[in-house]
Amino acid sequence: MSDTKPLEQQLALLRERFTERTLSQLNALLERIDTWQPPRSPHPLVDALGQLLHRLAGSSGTFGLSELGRQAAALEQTLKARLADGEPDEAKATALLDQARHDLTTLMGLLQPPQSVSIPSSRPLAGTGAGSELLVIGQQLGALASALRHYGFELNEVTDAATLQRPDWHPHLVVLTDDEQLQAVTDWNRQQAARAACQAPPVLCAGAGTDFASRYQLAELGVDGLFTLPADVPELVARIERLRQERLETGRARVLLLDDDEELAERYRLVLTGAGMKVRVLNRPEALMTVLTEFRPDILLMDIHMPPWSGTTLARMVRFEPQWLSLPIVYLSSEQDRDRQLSALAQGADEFITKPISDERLIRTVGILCHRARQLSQLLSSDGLTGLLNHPHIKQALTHEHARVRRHGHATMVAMLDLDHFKQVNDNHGHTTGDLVIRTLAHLLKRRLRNTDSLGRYGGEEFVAVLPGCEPGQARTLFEQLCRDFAALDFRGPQQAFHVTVSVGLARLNDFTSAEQGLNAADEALYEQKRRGRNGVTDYAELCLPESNE
Ligand SMILES: Nc1nc2c(ncn2[C@@H]2O[C@H](COP(=O)(O)OP(=O)(O)OP(=O)(O)O)[C@@H](O)[C@H]2O)c(=O)[nH]1
Repeated sequence: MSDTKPLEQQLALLRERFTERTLSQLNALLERIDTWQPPRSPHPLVDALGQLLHRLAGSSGTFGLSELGRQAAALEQTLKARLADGEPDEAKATALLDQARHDLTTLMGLLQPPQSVSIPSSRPLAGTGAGSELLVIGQQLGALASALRHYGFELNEVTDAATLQRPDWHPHLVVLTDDEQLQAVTDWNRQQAARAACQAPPVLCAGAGTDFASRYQLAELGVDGLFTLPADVPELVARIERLRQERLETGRARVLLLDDDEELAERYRLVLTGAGMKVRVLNRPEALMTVLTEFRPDILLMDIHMPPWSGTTLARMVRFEPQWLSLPIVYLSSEQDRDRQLSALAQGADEFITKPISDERLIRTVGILCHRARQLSQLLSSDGLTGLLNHPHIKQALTHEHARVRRHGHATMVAMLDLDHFKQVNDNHGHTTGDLVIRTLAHLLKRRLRNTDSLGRYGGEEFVAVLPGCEPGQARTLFEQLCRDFAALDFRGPQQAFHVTVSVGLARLNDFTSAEQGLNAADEALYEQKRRGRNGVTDYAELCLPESNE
């Protein structure tokens, strides 16, 4: 809340700057028209008029001057129509500029101080703050709650929805409940979210009927997902992870905005930043390629008309680089003509946002596009079975991290993990059960590592983790605990229950001149751990100790 005031003030200041600049541009143009005389060419004046009308058509509405924007758009169309049948002769140019003098004076009259426009405040997301992540409500869900605790989830557990009427509610990531309590739980969830001014956390319901009528009824109650009891815990954990990921991503959208209209770009920046997005603004395109590489946006929002540059040519230029082939490029333009929009899109962009756009629509549109872009890039970089980074992408992350370590020198560990006697798991319990073991280790790892760590499936039952800002001792403690917790998990095969263990090799990335060497060292440490009896952690540094120390 305390942020709203400065934001409102900044927006008001921008509106003032916009009004002042527009007023002085209108005055300057009127003065040039007044002093124009044949036989001087009218073209520079007509061009300047077209450009000013275009700018006002696209930006005035955003600053609360909708009527000015509408009239400027209509005048721009009329001007285009009048110029459509060739260059004006002297008589036509005089008439055209006479008309322009009149039109510009009308526009000036519409430059009233705008009424205050309030910016939609971004609603905090449930489950991204401190506190437990899961709320489990229901008498039949005790076993499920303890299984979820094994995966490292923090949870609140209550048996009866009636006990929820306490004031200490805080937004959870997900609410799990059974169908008996459902109505009470969904009502309570919505009320509390409204009171805390945050989005209601999703509700997953257990033990519900699977026929069409019961499913429809549950959807009516606002349920976000179903699962049957006894629950397939790894499956449910994967679902919760997906929900968490979606929520985190909304707040992490990265937007690069290229617009030569400084006030408008600044306004968009404030609006999108206010909604939790990271925004970088460029008013000129010369640094575009450098900023793309440095900032790595999820989308590029770009004005089309930025004399002397054209957004469509810039879009084509960006696509020269294979790494930006899949970057969504979105034009922000006041162009209303659908045919012209489509031919602009054919030059290499993906979407068209027509200016003026309301703050709410801007936030929603950009949010949706970023989300879609992230889903796509995640699909390209992730391993199908576990959702972790796939082989090429975890290697890329490792190389990237090694380069950062070289620059900044922060302690960074690389870990290689391999499931023990995994061939026997497949042989004894089947490949499907084997897959479930692999997914379970992946989920446990995801739970234990930080958001800034990188985690990938390196091969069949092999994983690699890169942990920036982590000392060897911390990594050892983390993975030793992981080995213990994983070994304690009960797996159920078609015939019998069983346990699986995992071995881990560690190496300090700072000690190696290349990422490859660091990974090889972690691999050597892993195989030493296999020789030592598996189920535990070996650090490569131990292998380098002088003989006399052993
Ligand atoms: N279920 C399943 N099994 C896989 C997958 N990828 C690899 N495997 C199996 O993983 C097993 C790996 O076996 P080995 O490399 O001999 O090693 P291990 O049995 O784990 O023995 P140690 O590593 O020495 O403890 C092989 O049987 C592979 O078929 C997969 O995606 N799913």
